[in-house]
Amino acid sequence: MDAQPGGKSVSRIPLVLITGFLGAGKTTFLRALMTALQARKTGFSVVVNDFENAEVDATRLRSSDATVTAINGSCVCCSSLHEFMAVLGDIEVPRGGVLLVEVNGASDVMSLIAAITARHECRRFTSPLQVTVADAQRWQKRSPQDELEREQVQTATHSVITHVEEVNEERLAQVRAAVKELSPRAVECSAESLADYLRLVAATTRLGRQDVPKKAALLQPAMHRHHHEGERAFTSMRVDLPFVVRRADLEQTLRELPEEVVRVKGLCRLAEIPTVPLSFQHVRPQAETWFLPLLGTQGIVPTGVIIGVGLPAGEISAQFQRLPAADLLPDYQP
Ligand SMILES: Nc1nc2c(ncn2[C@@H]2O[C@H](COP(=O)(O)OP(=O)(O)OP(=O)(O)O)[C@@H](O)[C@H]2O)c(=O)[nH]1
Repeated sequence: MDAQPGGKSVSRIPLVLITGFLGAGKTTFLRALMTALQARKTGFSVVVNDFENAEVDATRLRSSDATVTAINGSCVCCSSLHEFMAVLGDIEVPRGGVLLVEVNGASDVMSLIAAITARHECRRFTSPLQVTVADAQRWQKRSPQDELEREQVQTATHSVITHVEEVNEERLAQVRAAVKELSPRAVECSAESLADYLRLVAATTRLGRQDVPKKAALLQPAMHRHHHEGERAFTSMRVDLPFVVRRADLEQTLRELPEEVVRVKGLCRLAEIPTVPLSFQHVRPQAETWFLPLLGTQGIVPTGVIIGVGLPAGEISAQFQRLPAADLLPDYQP
């Protein structure tokens, strides 16, 4: 629940992204999750984006009572982003319910999370929870797309391993260990345990409570630093930046962010070249920051979108509040 100007407050709708490589078992898991939520009387709506198959998937899923919306365009992280945002802006979700989104298996999940976190249309949702579905048999045998498959796991709050009956115990242990290494805070879950967690998150969000209750903590990603206990599992947060900053100050703030941060994307103006708005990306573990000029763009709102799991939101906000604003050159007119 967030305070609004004038003292009003709004509750946010939990948003779940179901991700994983092509054919990993996302739709199968989504169907099991829908059944498990129905059994718990937790309402939901569904969005599917699966190349040309979206309508096929949607038709299969519509046998339930839920609203199922198909996005047919190629990919919600790029060419269909606009349509996806419009759907997120309009879709009706039952009161006290959740929104489930099956993301196309070729998506750049981090870009999608960054877009959801930054966009106005998504303010009525929580920062996403991300379930990653990994096929134990085919995991990392997808060259040249192994890197994309690994990246889809990095920001996961929950993981599901499929096709377990097709592999031996040694292979299964290897895949589990690889997923854990890429996303140490993700909790391996079943449709049933995730539905239990979502029911609690939806209930607390509806009641406007800030913290997930103790029972849900058992299903939360493990937080290995004491003061992070109780931080939610969500994958991202947004911060405002000063209108102009010095490059060295911004880079230092980014480097000093906590280890839960996987990537930061944003828009800024640097004191060194204040006339050219820039987009920036900070990538871990290299801790490198790249800046790209946004030519032909003037009116940016300097913002950072922080991506990671179990982000200590208070600590991160405080770090950005300490980032000094730089003076504009006296003759500069924004
Ligand atoms: N043996 C086995 N088959 C599975 C499992 N999960 C899914 N499948 C099958 O794998 C095929 C693909 O599953 P889907 O759930 O459609 O996978 P998807 O990730 O949604 O696929 P795309 O939408 O094409 O990316 C289907 O035939 C499923 O029945 C599993 O755990 N074990």
